[in-house]
Amino acid sequence: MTSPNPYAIDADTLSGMKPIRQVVFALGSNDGDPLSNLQGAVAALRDTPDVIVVDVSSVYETDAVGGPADNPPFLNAVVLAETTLDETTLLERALAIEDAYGRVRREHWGPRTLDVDLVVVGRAQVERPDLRLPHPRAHERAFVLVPWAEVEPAGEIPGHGMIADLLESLDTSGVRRRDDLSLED
Ligand SMILES: Nc1ncnc2c1ncn2[C@@H]1O[C@H](COP(=O)(O)OP(=O)(O)OP(=O)(O)O)[C@@H](O)[C@H]1O
Ligand SMILES: Nc1nc2c(c(=O)[nH]1)N=C(CO)CN2
Repeated sequence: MTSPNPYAIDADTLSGMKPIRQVVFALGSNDGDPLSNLQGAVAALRDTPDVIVVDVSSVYETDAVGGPADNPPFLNAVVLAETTLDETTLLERALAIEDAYGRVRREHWGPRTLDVDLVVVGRAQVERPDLRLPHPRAHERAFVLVPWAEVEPAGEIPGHGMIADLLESLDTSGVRRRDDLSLED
């Protein structure tokens, strides 16, 4: 007779375990002190229980897409993380981090102190009034895909394809890596 496996997980424990999924956050700021805003956002994500930050891209200075003609350039970056949190909790956390940095919602696509978008959460496909996943515009945004490709060259947007392929048909000339800036302490 074999003795019981001391490492065995019983069925109740197993059914209560939440899956670990990858989450990609896109950060952007073009108002106030953009570098400090992005640094604060990364620190806040690192401080989030049940979110493990796996990688942070370089900082990119990017020409503003849309918005008023005099919309200043943005600083953008991407954070890769792993999490057991569900997408609603992740959205709440992203919005709370935006609020903590004093974001004031003004003009559509106008200057903002901090934008924290959920780009993908695992392979989740969500169409709700308050949350769409994958982010509905990420696949056409060089300011998201260039930093993401830096930290995850094999990244994919479910329903849209590999980010490397998406980048081939995008103009990336308005996205400049700023190696003199860093989001790490
Ligand atoms: N994937 C997502 N990530 C973050 N917010 C989302 C997402 N899908 C829907 N939203 C909703 O979008 C709202 C944010 O709208 P907001 O005015 O910040 O858009 P924006 O950042 O100006 O533009 P864009 O959505 O094109 O980046 C949030 O309150 C949230 O409910
Ligand atoms: N370069 C750049 N342009 C934008 C950005 C952004 O983060 N970077 N965000 C927008 C709305 O979220 C609209 N336009």
